Amino acid sequence: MEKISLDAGYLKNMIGEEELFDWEDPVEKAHYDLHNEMGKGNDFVGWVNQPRDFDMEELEKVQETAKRLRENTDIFLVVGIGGSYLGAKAGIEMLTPFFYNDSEKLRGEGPRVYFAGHHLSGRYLEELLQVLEEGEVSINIISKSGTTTEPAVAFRILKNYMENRYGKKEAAKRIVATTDREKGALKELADKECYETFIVPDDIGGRYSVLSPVGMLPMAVAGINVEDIVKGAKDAYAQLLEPEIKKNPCYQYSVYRNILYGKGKKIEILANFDPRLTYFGEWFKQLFGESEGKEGKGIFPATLNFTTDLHSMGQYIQEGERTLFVTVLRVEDEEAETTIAKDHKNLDGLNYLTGKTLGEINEKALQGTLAAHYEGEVPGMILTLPKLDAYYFGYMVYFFMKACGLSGYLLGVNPFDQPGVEAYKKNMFRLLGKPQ
Ligand SMILES: O=P(O)(O)OC[C@H]1O[C@](O)(CO)[C@@H](O)[C@@H]1O
Repeated sequence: MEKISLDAGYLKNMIGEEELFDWEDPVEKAHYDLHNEMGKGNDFVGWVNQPRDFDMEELEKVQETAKRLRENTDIFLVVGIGGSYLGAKAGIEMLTPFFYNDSEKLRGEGPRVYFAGHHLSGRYLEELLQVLEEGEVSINIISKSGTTTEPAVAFRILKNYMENRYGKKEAAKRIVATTDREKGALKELADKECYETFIVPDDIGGRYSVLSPVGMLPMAVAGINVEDIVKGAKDAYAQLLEPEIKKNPCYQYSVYRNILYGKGKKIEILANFDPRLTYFGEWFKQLFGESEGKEGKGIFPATLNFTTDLHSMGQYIQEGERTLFVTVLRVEDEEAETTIAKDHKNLDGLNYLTGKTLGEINEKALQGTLAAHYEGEVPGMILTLPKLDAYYFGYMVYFFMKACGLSGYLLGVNPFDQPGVEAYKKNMFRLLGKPQ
């Protein structure tokens, strides 16, 4: 299988080649710390060796449950927030057809898949409850702590709905809980109601949990080949094991980010030219935002969808504050063949594109954009994926998690905690009168 490759050509006017190698010692140390559980937050690095030691027995159980749910479900609900839903959402958006939920033909045997518990919109839930009437429903509630307000509130409403509709016993068969091995309100509730449960490993935090049942069960229910995801992650693990920067594109990416940060580039835009990657960007934002944004430090991770956002944010990127750099996710083969046909009247003036695929036009847009940004002092990197499939999803997920863990260590923070997230919760609970 072809690897994901990194092209740093659009960094040349900002970073000299030798600068990368000034980071050899810190990278070696960060690599050692990650792999030997010696760094900050070392009780949450279970994801580092997860692909190598992958629990295939558990994956089989995930696949069996997914098969059972696919057989009796028209509408599958994934209830969770942050790391408890973004990985599955990213995978499903990337790997199922664009119009999966709208088209029976494209969906095949699979259920429609919707998400809930990732915000506090009452209107959303009310409309969702109406949609649920259109078919047989199953739910996967995912919360490691089991106490996060947004999914807990949504689940209380949805559990009521399920019990009223199916009765307690049948509802319990249609609800699967993914949560902590032994503690938390959801674990207690799941045990009491006899829900089938899957475990979020103790040593893996939410945003690093895609390869656990947190991500794998919803993706398997959506018909995605989760074994291929594991294969991709395993290959990424093996190929990104090299501590030497020169041999490891993942570490090169981490180091370049930190060099750029040191030169005043405080915002990273993860840009894609393929809308299948939109939610991968959301997953990336959480991964890097919660991992690095602390102690008054950290690159602000943003994402944009090109070429769409070139028509809204393109102006800012080209001529606004010079604090940005762009990392482009480039898909080599979008596997679509439609070409532009010749039009004899040529009223739209597009005959110069005759015979070209949209992919070819998109590629020129990508190269043209990066060159323009470079001239506008917005450095860029290109990460090329041969194509978008389950294998490369697994590969990419591991690539970015490793890049993030390493980058956090290079920055000197604990990339595995998120103490700042508690601040809004404390205020909200006080305002709502939650008992201590
Ligand atoms: O799985 P849980 O415990 O509901 O947490 C969901 C998300 O909320 C956070 O804890 C932030 O509040 C994230 O780190 C996490 O991914």
